Amino acid sequence: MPHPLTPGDLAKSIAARRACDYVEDGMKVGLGTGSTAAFMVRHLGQLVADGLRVTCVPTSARTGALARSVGLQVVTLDEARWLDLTIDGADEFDRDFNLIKGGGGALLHEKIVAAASERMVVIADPSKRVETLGAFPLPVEAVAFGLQSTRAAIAEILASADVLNRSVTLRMEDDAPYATDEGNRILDLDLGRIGDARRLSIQLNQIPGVVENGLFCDLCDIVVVGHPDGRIELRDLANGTVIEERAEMDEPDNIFAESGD
Ligand SMILES: O=C(CO)[C@H](O)[C@H](O)COP(=O)(O)O
Repeated sequence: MPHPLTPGDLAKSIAARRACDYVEDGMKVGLGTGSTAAFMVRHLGQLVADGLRVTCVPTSARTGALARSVGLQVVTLDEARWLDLTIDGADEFDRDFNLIKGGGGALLHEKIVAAASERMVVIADPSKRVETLGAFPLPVEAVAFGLQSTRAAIAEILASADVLNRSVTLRMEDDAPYATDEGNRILDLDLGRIGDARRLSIQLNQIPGVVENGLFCDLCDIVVVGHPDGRIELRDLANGTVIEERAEMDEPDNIFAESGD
């Protein structure tokens, strides 16, 4: 049943639709995970129904199922080998386009897909913009084997890291530890503020039990921010430009949605 979008979802939908303008006929496109990315997947489905040809690599089983349901051609990253573009959401982005991702638990595949892409476009509502990363808990994907040792090693790194808080929580779902698409665990690090994201990312990834962390440094090229009043900001890291536009507010998808993610 179509329902009116909340202001937050309207902002996400506006950013998602505008980001699809970067998709050209014949492109290989990485599809992100999360509620903002779901708006993008649905819109891409409409564009494909209107004749656009794209090959898509989803970053999660959830996004893959949605992509197939809206008629997108889905292949694995190994089949695609490289991608022209990835469009994904984020939990936070800073002025240098460093990101925290993984709120939806898909950070590992999201980072692999982003790294295999010529360009990464992040779609966001204004609440995702921060001065300094870290208010959102940093997700760290870790193997289940030896998880307590991995936690202890993370705590040791945090003890001397430039952060405000140092609590580590095992992510749960339905009273059981959350399992990623790779069957791993997620540890959420409440840090408050991350002084040196690049350094922390390297340190965390040196722990044997850590598979990947949700700090995305030097991966994002463009940020598209949608606002509930229809404003759109296009921020391009390469040339430092910020372009402001207005969305067509009478577009049905900018007012109604079937559902979020
Ligand atoms: O990293 C992610 C999933 O792993 C998402 O992109 C991030 O959590 C943002 O999600 P949403 O668009 O629902 O706010």
